[in-house]
Amino acid sequence: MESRREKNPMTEGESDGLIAARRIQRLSLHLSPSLTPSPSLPLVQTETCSARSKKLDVNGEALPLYMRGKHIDIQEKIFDFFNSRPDLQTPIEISKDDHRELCMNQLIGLVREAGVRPFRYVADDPEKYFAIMEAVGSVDMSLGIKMGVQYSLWGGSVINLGTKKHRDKYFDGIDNLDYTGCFAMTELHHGSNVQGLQTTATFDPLKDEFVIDTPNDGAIKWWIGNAAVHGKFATVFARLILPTHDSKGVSDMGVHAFIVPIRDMKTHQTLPGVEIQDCGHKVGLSGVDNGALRFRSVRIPRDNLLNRFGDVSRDGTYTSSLPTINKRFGATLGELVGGRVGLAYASVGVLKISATIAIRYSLLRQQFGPPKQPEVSILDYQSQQHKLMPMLASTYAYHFATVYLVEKYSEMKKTHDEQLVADVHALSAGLKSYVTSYTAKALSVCREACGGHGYAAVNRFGSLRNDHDIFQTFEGDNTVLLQQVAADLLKRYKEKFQGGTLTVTWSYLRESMNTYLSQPNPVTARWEGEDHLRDPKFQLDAFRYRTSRLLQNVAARLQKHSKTLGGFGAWNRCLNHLLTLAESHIETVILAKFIEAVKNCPDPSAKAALKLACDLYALDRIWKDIGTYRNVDYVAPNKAKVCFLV
Ligand SMILES: Cc1cc2nc3c(=O)[nH]c(=O)nc-3n(C[C@H](O)[C@H](O)[C@H](O)COP(=O)(O)OP(=O)(O)OC[C@H]3O[C@@H](n4cnc5c(N)ncnc54)[C@H](O)[C@@H]3O)c2cc1C
Repeated sequence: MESRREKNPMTEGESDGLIAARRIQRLSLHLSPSLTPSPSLPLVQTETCSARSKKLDVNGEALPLYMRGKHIDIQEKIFDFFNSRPDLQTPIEISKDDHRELCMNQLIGLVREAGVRPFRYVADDPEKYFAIMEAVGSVDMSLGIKMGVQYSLWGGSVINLGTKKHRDKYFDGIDNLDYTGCFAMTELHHGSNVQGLQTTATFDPLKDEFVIDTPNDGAIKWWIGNAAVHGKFATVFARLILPTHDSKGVSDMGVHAFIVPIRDMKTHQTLPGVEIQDCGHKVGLSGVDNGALRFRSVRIPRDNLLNRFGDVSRDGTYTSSLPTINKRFGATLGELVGGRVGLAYASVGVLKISATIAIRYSLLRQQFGPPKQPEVSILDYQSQQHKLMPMLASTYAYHFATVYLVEKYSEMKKTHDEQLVADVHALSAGLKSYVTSYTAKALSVCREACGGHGYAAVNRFGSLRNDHDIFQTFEGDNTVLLQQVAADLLKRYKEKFQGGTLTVTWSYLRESMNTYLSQPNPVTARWEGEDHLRDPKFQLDAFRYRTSRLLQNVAARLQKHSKTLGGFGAWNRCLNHLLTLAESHIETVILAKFIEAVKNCPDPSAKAALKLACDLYALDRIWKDIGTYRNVDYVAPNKAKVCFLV
């Protein structure tokens, strides 16, 4: 799907059919060099590296079917709709204001004309919702994010943090876009530290209303998507303030969520007491209207408290099934992980697009060659392969890992199982941060791998890079989220020694901790046969060993430092170690899911192709961290060398 309308200098002058045929032929030659190229296609046939690799005849239908599974139809419907509507495709040159309008019209077109209703799947079929998001994001990432704000953040907060009365009142309007809305959590002074929010919602028992206030400039809601132009409502996160029963003081019940109308339903004018400013030009996502919100004694009915985890009765009494502010806060944030799951999934979508563009171009582009012979494809250069092939393998790896995350998330929404909630929370934090950081770097590698033509706006790396960059920050800053993964691992590690149980994703720790406690085996450390290196058991053991070692060491360091520095200081002293631990754990989960996906693939040729990609992912990761493995003699020098060569 090419939504950016402009001629592509990489392929100018060629028909789409010819370009496609050339690509397929070149790809086939790389896989099976015995094929002769068609004389009608201008193709140079010096395939230096491919000639020495093993050839696979991959079933071109079975592999995509296995990857995209049951959601191909809805994704194709979305692509067909936008392909049939050039007026809804985003041009290269577009002003901020026009892009915002276009983005709203794209969303309206999707919902009201194409009849795709994402909100219906947010709660009941999240797998389908995320497939829609991936497809929509590939049309224009601004549209993907606009859709996410409307349905996952604004809509998701209403149905997940509210109760039946909220669902009954708001569902249809959110679904059909009559009730456009925002998710107003972040403030100027507090983004990551949500518990530090300062906006207040004070209960007025005389009028049975909450009064929403922005107490100072630092409490202005900032960066709020859909606020600058289109939103009619906002879910506002504010401290719930209740008068004490003797009416002499107040109690701060912590952060809660409230539905606050911000614009008139008919005139679209800003409502009294609400001030809205535009956050202005951004580095990317210019189709999303981010704004700032200030509240001056804005009154809302008591019913507008999203009261699933805490409620206020007519006389001002607070009730909750959860005993503490921290537990209520945890439950509230726990319900919002859907946004994070969506970002991880969408980020893999961006990686798929950019890796595909870079690899296809590298097959076609020719530079230099042996004397008096045709120039070679740039993908034949070892350096180009090292840039792009581990990336391709990682793309497959992250695809299967995020599919797994979405499955677990869907299961969690159905069962509300407590352990699963904790699992999904940590897994979504880890995968969101790991994958979005990887994709952000990969986008630069892809641009560079395509040379000067990679810099042409029409070839998309610029917009993809700018639009995607913020994925590393919103829905939780990556560095902050990785710490949550590390904290979760440490908690489970402690529980393990107290005889607690480990949930599925973490159960490997039990076994590998025991392995870790014994020294690495000096014999297997030297094994370098291909069968051994490609054995999933060796690969997974290596990943698990590294995570267990990091966990054991950082736990000991934290204990030591906390005696002198206190908990906060000790954590900060070990911060980089903790981040490495979290990444190592996430890589372990990713590899385990990839191995499982290879095993379950029904088509033999697709399975063989995936196995190659899986081996490349595993060995590349081991090689990248070879210092760690060498330091403890887990891998002997001869084996380290072979890991690199394989
Ligand atoms: C385009 C865009 C759209 C957005 N949309 C919305 C929206 O619709 N609704 C909404 O509520 N919010 C939205 N946000 C806000 C976004 O969620 C926050 O920017 C994000 O949560 C990070 O908070 P912050 O900006 O305050 O960063 P900070 O928390 O100030 O982080 C700054 C730096 O400090 C580091 N840091 C912070 N704490 C720690 C720590 N404990 N340990 C180590 N390092 C740390 C971070 O790693 C980061 O590098 C949006 C932001 C943008 C840019």
